[in-house]
Amino acid sequence: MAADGVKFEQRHGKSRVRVGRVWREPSGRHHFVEWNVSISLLSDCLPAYTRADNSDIVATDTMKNTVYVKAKECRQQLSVEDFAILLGKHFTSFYPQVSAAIINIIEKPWERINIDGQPHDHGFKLGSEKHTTEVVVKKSGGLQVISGIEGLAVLKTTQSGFEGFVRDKYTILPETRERMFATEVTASWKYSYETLASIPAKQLYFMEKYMDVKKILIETFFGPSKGGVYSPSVQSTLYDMANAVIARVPDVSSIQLKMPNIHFLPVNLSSKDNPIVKFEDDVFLPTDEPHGSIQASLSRLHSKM
Ligand SMILES: O=c1[nH]c(=O)c2[nH]c(=O)[nH]c2[nH]1
Repeated sequence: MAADGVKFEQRHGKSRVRVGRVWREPSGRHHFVEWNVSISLLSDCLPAYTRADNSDIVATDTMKNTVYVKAKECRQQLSVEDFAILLGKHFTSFYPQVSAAIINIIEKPWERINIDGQPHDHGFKLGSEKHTTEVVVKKSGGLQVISGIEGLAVLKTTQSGFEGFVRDKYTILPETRERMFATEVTASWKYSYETLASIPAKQLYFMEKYMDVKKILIETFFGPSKGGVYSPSVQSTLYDMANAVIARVPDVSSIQLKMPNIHFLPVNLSSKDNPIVKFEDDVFLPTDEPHGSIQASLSRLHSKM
C-alpha cells in the first residue's frame, strides 16, 4: 500500500531496443527489417518502490533479451504491429503479475534496391518515412493497435493559399492564393475493435493497411497529377486527408494527423533603385523553424473503440 493521502502509479520497461532481422529464402532472396522496440509493463510492483522488494520485478534486461528471442522465433517476415502483439501477449501471459503491456516499435525504412530495374536479392537502401506502432495488450484479452507514419515529408509548389484570417495590429502576413505548401506528416490511426477481433486469418494485414493509408494521405494532399487540388489552408487539407482515410478504410476507427507548416519565405532583394531579386514565385528561403504546428484527430462516433 502507498502511504495514506497519496496516489502512486508506476510502470517499468525497456526503451529503444534495436534489432535487425534477416529472413533467408532458399531461392537466395532475403527479407530484412530494423526495429526500435520500447516495452512498458504494468504490474503490481509497489513493494519494489516502497519496501525494496524486487521479487515481482521483471528485469528490463530480461525484456531486452526477450525481443531478440522472439525475433529469432519468428520464422517469417511480419509487420511491426504483429511483432508488437506477439511481444505483448508473451509478457501478459508469461508473467502472472503483469496486467498489461504497452509496446512501441519504430521501423527503419529499409527498401529493397533495384538494379537495372530488377529487385535485388539482398540489397537495401534507406527510404524516408517510418512505419510506427503502439500496441496495448491486456491480460484480460483486451487489445488496442495504433499504427502510424512518421516523417512523411511532402511539398507542392503551387495550389496553396491562405486568406481571410484574423487581421489586427500584430498582423503583417499578406493574404495569398499562391504559395508553397511543405509539411512533414505524422499520422497515427487506431483499428476498430471489430477489425482486431477478426485479423488473425489475414497475414500481412497491417502492412497492407499501412500502404493503403499512406497512399490515401499522399493522394489527398496532392490531388490529381495534372492540376492538383487547391489548399485554402493546412487545416483544410489536414481535414480532407483525415476524412479520406476514415471514408475509405472502414477498419480505421480514428486518425490523428500532425502537419507542421514548414515555411518557404519569398526572397525579395531590392533597395529603392536596385531590385536585385524580384520575387516572382520562384526564389525562396527554405526554413525549419519557426514553423506552424497544426494537428487534429477525427474519430468515427459509432465505433466500439
Ligand atoms: O495554412 C495556414 N494555416 C495557418 O494557421 C497559418 N498561419 C500562418 O501564419 N500561415 C498559415 N497557413
